Amino acid sequence: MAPRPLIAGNWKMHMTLVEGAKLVDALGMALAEATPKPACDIAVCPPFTLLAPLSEACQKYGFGLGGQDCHAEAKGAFTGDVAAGMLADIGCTHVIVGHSERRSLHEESNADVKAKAAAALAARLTAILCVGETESERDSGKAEEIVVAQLLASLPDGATAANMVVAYEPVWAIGTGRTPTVAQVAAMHKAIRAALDGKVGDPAGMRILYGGSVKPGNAKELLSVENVDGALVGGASLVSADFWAICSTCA
Ligand SMILES: O=C(CO)COP(=O)(O)O
Repeated sequence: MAPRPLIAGNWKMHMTLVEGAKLVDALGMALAEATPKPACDIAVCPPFTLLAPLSEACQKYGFGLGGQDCHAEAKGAFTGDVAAGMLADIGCTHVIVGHSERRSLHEESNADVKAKAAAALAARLTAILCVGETESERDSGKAEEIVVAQLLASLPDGATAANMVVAYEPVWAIGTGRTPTVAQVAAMHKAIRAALDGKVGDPAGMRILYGGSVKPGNAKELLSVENVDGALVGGASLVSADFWAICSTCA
């Protein structure tokens, strides 16, 4: 049986406290009024500053709450960093690790991502482990090989369907309005699923999200692809009606 989808919003470096609270409340109201309820789990990943203040509302509405990054160490002299345990302490359920913006702008290696994912698991958070190819890698015709290698090098020990989610985000599709074809998404998710076999607990049950320019207009098509078990949504997660419309495509 396919896993229950997860629709997660990555707010990136957006939203004030007032805006974020309004957005979560709007989603909570939409969920309360919906009949039937969308057949998916919903999570939001606001910036660090909003995690604690939004924690209670997310819990009330049954939304997951995720950080966008964490440090690999549990504590120490790491000015500006936040430990996975600190996220768990204020009510987070998830943390994104290895987002391409962290990999490129902060030069995070697969080894760094693996250590962060391991820290997330140790803190009993669900790690949302991101992988994806660049445009030139896609053009090389080796996208699947490259993404699978990235995944295997970033995979922490002890990952299972219960504590980890993979997010496939082609770098060239992020914030560009461009998406891979259904055939490209299907081939990549199939390759990721195959690569998980023997490497994680319950590989068939591990959710593999698609991310990169997911919008209300293309969500249904992308989410209906085999082995696509949800979405990691950037820009469209900042507008409650759009994010809700994406969640609502899960019937
Ligand atoms: O990076 C993303 C989610 O993590 C995708 O961003 P967009 O949905 O804005 O393309």
